[in-house]
Amino acid sequence: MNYSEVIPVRRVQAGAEAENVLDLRPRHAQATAEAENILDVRDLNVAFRTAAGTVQAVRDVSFSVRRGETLALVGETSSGKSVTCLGLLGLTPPAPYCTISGSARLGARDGKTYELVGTPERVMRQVRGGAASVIFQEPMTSLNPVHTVGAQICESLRIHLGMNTRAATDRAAELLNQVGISDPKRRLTNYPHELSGGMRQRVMIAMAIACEPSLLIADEPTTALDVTIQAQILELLQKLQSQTRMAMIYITHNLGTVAEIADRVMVMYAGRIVEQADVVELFTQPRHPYSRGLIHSVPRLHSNRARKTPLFAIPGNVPDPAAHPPGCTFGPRCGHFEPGRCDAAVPDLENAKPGHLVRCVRWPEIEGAA
Ligand SMILES: Nc1ncnc2c1ncn2[C@@H]1O[C@H](COP(=O)(O)OP(=O)(O)OP(=O)(O)O)[C@@H](O)[C@H]1O
Repeated sequence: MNYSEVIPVRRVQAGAEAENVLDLRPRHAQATAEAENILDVRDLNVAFRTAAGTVQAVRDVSFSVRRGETLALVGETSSGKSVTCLGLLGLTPPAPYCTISGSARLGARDGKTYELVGTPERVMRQVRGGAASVIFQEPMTSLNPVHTVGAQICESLRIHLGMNTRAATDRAAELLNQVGISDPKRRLTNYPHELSGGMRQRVMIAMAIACEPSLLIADEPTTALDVTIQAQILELLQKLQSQTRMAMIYITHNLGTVAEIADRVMVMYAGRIVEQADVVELFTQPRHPYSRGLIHSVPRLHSNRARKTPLFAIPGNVPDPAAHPPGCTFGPRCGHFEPGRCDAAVPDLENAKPGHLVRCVRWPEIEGAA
């Protein structure tokens, strides 16, 4: 199968009809070639203590993100994408309800380096909204409904940059202008409920970039928006990223969005990385059966309808994190499962080629057969 054909990406161009295309341009090739790592994560593990026992949500996750680069995190629900990022930002419950181990070094613009794992909350409060920012799916849950958007943006500028009220208000208006909100001075006096969903997400983005973070984490930021607004928000994030050269981690279920925005992709399953590669490489030569299944699951507008083929779905469900099967956790759902081999031990994450990691003992045979 030519995997690159199956991703319908809606690229909305001014004056042109929306079309389903796979847009896999090497967007930041120049940036990534020259850039240093902004975030280096090594052996990250996150476990929750629950009434039903320990839930090991993230297991031995290692990755890095370079300046100006977008790393997309994909995988079915419960694969550990959000917990990986919440753990990095110290937004998981405190010990003993949640334990985090490993290391994560973040480089800030002022040359400082922060270790994010095991760092006191007092320091993490400086990091969040300073060197690293996050935007979530539903801005209404992140914005405070009883304060104007101006007050909320200004608070961040005062805390992190020590600005006085007047300077913070001017900068807040500039930021709203930068994220495409017209009449920014008036909008500063609005409460969140007075803005549309798209505008609220723009306000969240303005707050997130206010202190020029070196890393922005976007956790499904367009899922709650309609498609034209989604396209505008993606475009805005790309524009801001090329202006500020921040590194970005983008969490999504939408492979069309990944094709549009990512430089590299990390596929997670049951808390582990199962594949990691450059975006073009991942879509054209996915090596893990799970990545292949995810890409195959994307509805194909033309061929599914014309050939009346049923939509493909990966059989079965993500395993209960408290009761993983032995060996490869994807084994029970995998069409290539080989007893005695796939269930013997958790496969290593190995280099299929430079920059392309895969966690499957059978990938060379599967690729040869395909
Ligand atoms: N506070 C918590 N206490 C216990 N378990 C949790 C907690 N937060 C997350 N988990 C568990 O951690 C696992 C990973 O969750 P996570 O939210 O990272 O998944 P995800 O890949 O982001 O899924 P989705 O795409 O649905 O957001 C899940 O099994 C989830 O139930």
